[in-house]
Amino acid sequence: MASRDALEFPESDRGFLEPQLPPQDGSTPRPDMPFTTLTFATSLDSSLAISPGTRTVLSGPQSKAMTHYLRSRHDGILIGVGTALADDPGLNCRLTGVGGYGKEGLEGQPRPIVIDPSARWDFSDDSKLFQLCRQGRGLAPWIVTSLPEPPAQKKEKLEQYGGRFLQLKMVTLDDGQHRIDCVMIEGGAQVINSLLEPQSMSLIDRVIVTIAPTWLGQGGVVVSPPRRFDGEGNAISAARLKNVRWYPFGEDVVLCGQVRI
Ligand SMILES: NC(=O)C1=CN([C@@H]2O[C@H](COP(=O)(O)OP(=O)(O)OC[C@H]3O[C@@H](n4cnc5c(N)ncnc54)[C@H](O)[C@@H]3O)[C@@H](O)[C@H]2O)C=CC1
Ligand SMILES: Nc1nc(O)c(N)c(N[C@@H]2O[C@H](COP(=O)(O)O)[C@@H](O)[C@H]2O)n1
Repeated sequence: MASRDALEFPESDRGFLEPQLPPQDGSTPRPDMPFTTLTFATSLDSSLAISPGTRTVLSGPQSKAMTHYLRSRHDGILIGVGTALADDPGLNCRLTGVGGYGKEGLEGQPRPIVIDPSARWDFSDDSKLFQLCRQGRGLAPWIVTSLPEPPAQKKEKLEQYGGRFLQLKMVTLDDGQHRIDCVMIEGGAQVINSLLEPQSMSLIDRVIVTIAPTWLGQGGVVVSPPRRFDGEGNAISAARLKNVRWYPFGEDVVLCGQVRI
């Protein structure tokens, strides 16, 4: 039986997204690299959240359901530790019909991946992610850290739930059993801004942004990559999309495109 908090994303709304999604045969555009989707919800003034350290609802019900459909079509969801600390997120897929939401097992549930170079995230059994694991509604996270020896207690807790620490830059396991072919990067701002820098933007295969009809005002957590300059020192745009498509979803609009390299 589907649970009360399950979301619906109608079949009729799925077609437009298909050309933007990772191929279902597991093929990837670059060898040994996952298909990468950068996706987030923003205000009209480019804020992800109303102030640092807070969680802000921007997506309406339809675009939220779209995000959960995207989650069902990716193997992993990546966030920075700032987002883990601010949001205590679930990072599972709550669409009717995926594992834990009307279906046995965890099929369709993405692997949460948290970039936490110095193991700052002080997770516990009460963290939303681990509650969902206990309820059979989500996978335990992989935490990417640069520490050679992550704190023993955190490691034990994480492994108790089936999660693990990965050394920085390791997103594919040696045994190949937990290969990630496609990853959905949700944020936050530091992660997105760094990916939109010239040296990283070629790693992004698709950008899917939900734009909510609101201005959050000054002091928000802003997506705005570092300034770029041409050879004569004139400011130029930091990044631009090509092959752009727009789709209205309730009061929100969803923008899909590819970064112009
Ligand atoms: N509206 C939306 O769709 C979303 C909103 N958010 C919001 O964003 C805010 C969090 O954003 P931020 O504070 O910017 O934190 P963040 O989630 O970007 O995490 C920042 C941390 O991640 C690590 N990190 C980031 N980029 C890295 C890189 N290139 N290499 C290695 N490590 C890196 C660093 O440890 C850094 O301190 C929260 O308020 C959250 O609610 C987060 C995700 C989506
Ligand atoms: N698509 C979208 N719309 C919003 O309005 C948001 N605030 C976010 N935030 C992202 O979703 C994570 C929360 O996920 P759960 O609902 O807890 O599963 C949050 O951490 C951000 O990554 N996204």
